[in-house]
Amino acid sequence: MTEQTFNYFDLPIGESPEPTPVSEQRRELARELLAISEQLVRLDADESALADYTAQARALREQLESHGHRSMRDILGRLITGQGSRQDALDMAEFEILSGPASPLSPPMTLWLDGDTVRGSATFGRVFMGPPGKVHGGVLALALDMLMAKTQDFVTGLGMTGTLNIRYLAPTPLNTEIRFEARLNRLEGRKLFVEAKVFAGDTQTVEATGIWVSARGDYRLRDRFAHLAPADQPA
Ligand SMILES: CCCCCCCCCC(=O)SCCNC(=O)CCNC(=O)[C@H](O)C(C)(C)COP(=O)(O)OP(=O)(O)OC[C@H]1O[C@@H](n2cnc3c(N)ncnc32)[C@H](O)[C@@H]1OP(=O)(O)O
Repeated sequence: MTEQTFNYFDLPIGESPEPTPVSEQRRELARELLAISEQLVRLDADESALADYTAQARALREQLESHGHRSMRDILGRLITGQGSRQDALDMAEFEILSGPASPLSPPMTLWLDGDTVRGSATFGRVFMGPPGKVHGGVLALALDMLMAKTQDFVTGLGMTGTLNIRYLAPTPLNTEIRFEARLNRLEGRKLFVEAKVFAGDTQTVEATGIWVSARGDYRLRDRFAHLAPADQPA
């Protein structure tokens, strides 16, 4: 059977392909590291116990350093020509901050398309705290950036966040499932106008609008999302 190949410009934003055995293990390692970070917050251990943990952590880091890293330049080179392997595609997606399941900096937040809406879900632990018991506003801004960028799955073209406006309506609780949704408002040349909401239970805690700017060329709706064009704006 021939191996599936992956093209950078067709990779869904914030979603990973089916994990390889290596990726499964990377994810487990990341979950352990995040769990360790959660334990460290206000850990009530004495100085000698902490010194022991530090030595163990240093030994683990030194072991990890002996492996090196897969080259981003080579991975991108293969993906941009449509010759990326599944591991290459995984390497691009699974270390994203907040959404990448192999990143210890991720709850992880899951992102998916639901018809014309981008949806997200995450439960933030104490390492993501801002006000006591609540999620840090900057973390929510990052989560919204990841979520809203995924509206680029509706279009051809890929760009960076140009503008992000956020209004915090109510505190967002830790250790609670938080739901996110984003919709594409309109396209205007190289600009994509996006809006988003954050919910804790039935309470909307954040609203946001943003503009993404395509790196090259105008954004165009992909054929299967042509219905997203307003009546007065051709796809
Ligand atoms: C391509 C790689 C994709 C990678 C995806 C991963 C991204 C992960 C999420 C991020 O962390 S993104 C990082 C945070 N964002 C940045 O660092 C962006 C920094 N800003 C820039 O690099 C440039 O300012 C930018 C590319 C956004 C625009 O520069 P350009 O020189 O290409 O645009 P230009 O000035 O020609 O303007 C093109 C249009 O966009 C508009 N525009 C420019 N900057 C804007 C802005 N910041 N916000 C809103 N609109 C903006 C501008 O008015 C104009 O509109 P009109 O065509 O109607 O005249």
